[in-house]
Amino acid sequence: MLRFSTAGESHGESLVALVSGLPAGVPVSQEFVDRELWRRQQGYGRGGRMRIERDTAHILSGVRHGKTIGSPVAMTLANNDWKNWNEILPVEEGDAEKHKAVKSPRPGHADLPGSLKYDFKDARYVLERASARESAARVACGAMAKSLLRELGIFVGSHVIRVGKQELGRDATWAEVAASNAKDEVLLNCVDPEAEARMKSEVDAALRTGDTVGGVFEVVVHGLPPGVGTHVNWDERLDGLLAQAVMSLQAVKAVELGRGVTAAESMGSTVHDAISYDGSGDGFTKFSREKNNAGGMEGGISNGEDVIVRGYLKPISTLRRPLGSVSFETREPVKAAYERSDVCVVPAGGVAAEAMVALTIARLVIDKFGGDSIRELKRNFDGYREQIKAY
Ligand SMILES: Cc1cc2nc3c(=O)[nH]c(=O)nc-3n(C[C@H](O)[C@H](O)[C@H](O)COP(=O)(O)O)c2cc1C
Ligand SMILES: C=C(O[C@@H]1CC(C(=O)O)=C[C@@H](OP(=O)(O)O)[C@H]1O)C(=O)O
Repeated sequence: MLRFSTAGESHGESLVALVSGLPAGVPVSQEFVDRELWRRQQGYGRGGRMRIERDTAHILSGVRHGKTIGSPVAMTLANNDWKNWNEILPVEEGDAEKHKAVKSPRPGHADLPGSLKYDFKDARYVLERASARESAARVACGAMAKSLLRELGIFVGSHVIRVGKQELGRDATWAEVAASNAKDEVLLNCVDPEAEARMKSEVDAALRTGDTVGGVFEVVVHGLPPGVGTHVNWDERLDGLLAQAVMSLQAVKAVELGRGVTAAESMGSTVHDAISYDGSGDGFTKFSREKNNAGGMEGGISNGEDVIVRGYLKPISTLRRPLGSVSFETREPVKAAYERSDVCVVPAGGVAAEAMVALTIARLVIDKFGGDSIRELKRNFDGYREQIKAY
């Protein structure tokens, strides 16, 4: 079974990423892992921290001569900003300023509920782990999952379809998404330059006014055969697992699969993807669909169309013009804490969600096809593909 976990605080020494359950023989390239990490750092509207960090994964185990060996892959990702922090003394014994204590909780962040829950008088102890810095470690894990999926011809990408009130307003093809993800300069990772310019103006407005802005990213899985995930148990459904995986990302507040949201206001005849059987095409089976409103899954099972997962990000909660809060010390009204912050993270959120989707799909693929080596897994995978092609 594919499992992964992360450890580390935002301004601690390092993030730690651990992936176990990968078969042996999966080619792993340092360049690819670091490229994924770089992609997560991009996007117009990111804050000063991204000028300090240059994320790279130090692979400690599980890979030899560029291939997995079946044992857990452990990685560390250093935080460059760590050296600027003094984490040694508890704040009560040190200087609150020097320790960057946070005593006026930010509405929308984990500060207040986390401080109440863990009995801290300084929200710093909470926000260090709540921070989306952690998503860098998920991306390192996701790069391992993507390396496996690539061997089977399955690819995962993302693009931005909304920033604030500005939207792409049309479907993108897989080729457009892949081309956008291959770019060496990222503005907002939108496939259409005109829509991207409109989105940029939303970020500019937030920058000007000391505000923040959210949006929607879309993750696309291309090349997944029908039959991954199952209807037979609630916790093995592909749709449920994808929703949990993407919802678990910091600031994601809604997840949509295919046309899930607008389907609720439409008639069935316009929503469902009519089936035909033409025997042609280069699909997985001889069945085909004209459209993909289902987002590549029905009954919690992949159906061979591209899997489409959208994540809705709320605006960042740390505001340069902060909202009202209450001081932990005096209980008087104060402005919420502000030091620095991202203003828009929709492209980065999309890259982190790619990792979560890739890990989810890789787990189900390994469950279905098994195998301790990539050769064994591929053989099982190819045999199944032949079977469904001949159906
Ligand atoms: C890539 C990324 C970067 C983020 N950067 C910030 C940030 O700079 N400031 C901030 O307040 N929140 C930021 N967030 C969001 C917070 O981490 C998140 O709102 C917080 O942990 C509370 O969790 P919740 O929004 O899921 O409830 C970021 C989220 C993502 C995905
Ligand atoms: C460090 C990252 O994002 C951070 C996520 C984050 C938060 O509250 O989520 C707050 C900010 O941290 P800092 O206060 O150090 O600038 C972001 O920069 C990253 O994405 O790698």
